[in-house]
Amino acid sequence: MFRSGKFVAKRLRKANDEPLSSDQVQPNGVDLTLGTVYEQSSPGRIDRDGKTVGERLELEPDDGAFRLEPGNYVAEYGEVVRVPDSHVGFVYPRSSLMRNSAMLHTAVWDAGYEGIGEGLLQVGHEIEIRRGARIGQFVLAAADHEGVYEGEYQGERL
Ligand SMILES: O=c1ccn([C@H]2C[C@H](O)[C@@H](COP(=O)(O)OP(=O)(O)OP(=O)(O)O)O2)c(=O)[nH]1
Repeated sequence: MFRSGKFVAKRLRKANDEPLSSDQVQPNGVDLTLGTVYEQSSPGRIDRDGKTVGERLELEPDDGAFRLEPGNYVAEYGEVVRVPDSHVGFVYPRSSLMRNSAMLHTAVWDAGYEGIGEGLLQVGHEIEIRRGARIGQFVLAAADHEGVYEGEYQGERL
């Protein structure tokens, strides 16, 4: 069962400590905003027993907005997410992003994770996205699990 936006809102806070804005809280989840955009600049590596994330360049917004050419980017969210026990999280793109030929991809947000996470932002047509603009929606579903997330991304950017 997916939780309500009101439930999710209690597990999220802005990275800059401002309160969540009321337009972020949706019926079924909470909209995540764009914090920072990175472009990967060196290869990553996925081994059988480990992984390395490639180097990346942080893009500078122009007058507060990122003007992105078609390509793949890493979006850092503007919120701290905490996934409570007995839940799992996912992110869906804001439909207006998708309608503008861009897509936000998610992996699984594990129970116990807390941090400022990131997503893959795929841009199919030039787009302008303002820092702080809502780009996707975080949802929480009730889930069984054994153990909680204790990997290297735990507490990232906190
Ligand atoms: O789109 C996503 C999905 C997940 N996460 C966060 C929450 C999640 O709990 C954590 C780790 O995700 P995952 O377990 O998929 O990463 P991994 O590559 O398997 O890392 P580890 O080896 O630490 O488990 O990253 C994100 O920031 N973005």
